[in-house]
Amino acid sequence: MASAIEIRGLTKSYGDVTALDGIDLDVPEGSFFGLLGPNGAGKTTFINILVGLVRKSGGTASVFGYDVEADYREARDRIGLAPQEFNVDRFFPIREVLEHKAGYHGIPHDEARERADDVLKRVGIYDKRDTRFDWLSGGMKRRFMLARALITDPDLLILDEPTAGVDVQLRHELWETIIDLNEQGTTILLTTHYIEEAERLCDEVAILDSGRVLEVASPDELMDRGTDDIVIQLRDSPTAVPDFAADNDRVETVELDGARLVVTAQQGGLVAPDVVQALDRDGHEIVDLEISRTSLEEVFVEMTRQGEDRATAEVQQ
Ligand SMILES: Nc1ncnc2c1ncn2[C@@H]1O[C@H](COP(=O)(O)OP(=O)(O)OP(=O)(O)O)[C@@H](O)[C@H]1O
Repeated sequence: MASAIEIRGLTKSYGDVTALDGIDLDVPEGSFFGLLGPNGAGKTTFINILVGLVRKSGGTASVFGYDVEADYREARDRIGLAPQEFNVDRFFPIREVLEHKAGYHGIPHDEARERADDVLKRVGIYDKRDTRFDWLSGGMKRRFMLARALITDPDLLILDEPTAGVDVQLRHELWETIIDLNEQGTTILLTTHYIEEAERLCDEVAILDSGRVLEVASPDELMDRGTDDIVIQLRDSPTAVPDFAADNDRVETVELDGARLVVTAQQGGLVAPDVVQALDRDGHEIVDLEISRTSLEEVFVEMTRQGEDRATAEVQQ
């Protein structure tokens, strides 16, 4: 599949600070791609390079085959950006703000009005079209940021923390709008601190830490790397249970506390049937069984913590 974003050896330094330390990344066309990383990982720098707000120090970055610096105009016209900050002209009615934005991208006035109305309806704030940005509620402001990103009908939509500080209801509404866009073919690059958001929406995520890409994988693949707890409630309180770990490489620990048995294993869903069979063979009756999967959040925290350890070790060398 062609790449919407192709990055090779991308670096960026601000004085002594290395914000991006040689990044290679391909975001496939049509995908819903997440960029996750702790504060200061380099996500905003990465996005700002794509949209021409920051000049890279080295390497290459292209969007739909256009170099973000040499072919700035062609690359930029394909991107819609909803940034974290509300960098909006506050003194004009929001419909006018959208018309100006469209005009800046070369869209004729009549069409600009039509598009403005269309995107305002799409994000559900058309009835606020004559209101100034300042007078919108926090949630409406977030909706407006999405509308503004959509006004040029972009092939690549970049969403930097699109649901920061919005309530659960609106978060779900925004998700629906974004999923809809992706289903219609728009490539989405999403940064978020809500890991659940990435888990729900993204086909693939890149974990960025200290300016490096630690991993690119689907949320499911990442979660499979963590361990799951198989929690079993037994009718009796045995003094011993079968040695599950000896029979199955995926099993890491077994804890028995009265009638409660916890088997910690990789891919718990695959291990649970063997555990149940072994218990059954030994004559133990199971009252309840529950598998609690590792969350993407736990895997993420673990990976970025290892990144910190590596960085500390490098500094000490
Ligand atoms: N204009 C700048 N001048 C100097 N240093 C900067 C500048 N912009 C970013 N940095 C530094 O570059 C590093 C990466 O910052 P960046 O904002 O890209 O991270 P981030 O992943 O977007 O973080 P957050 O999740 O907090 O938004 C940080 O160490 C930051 O302090």
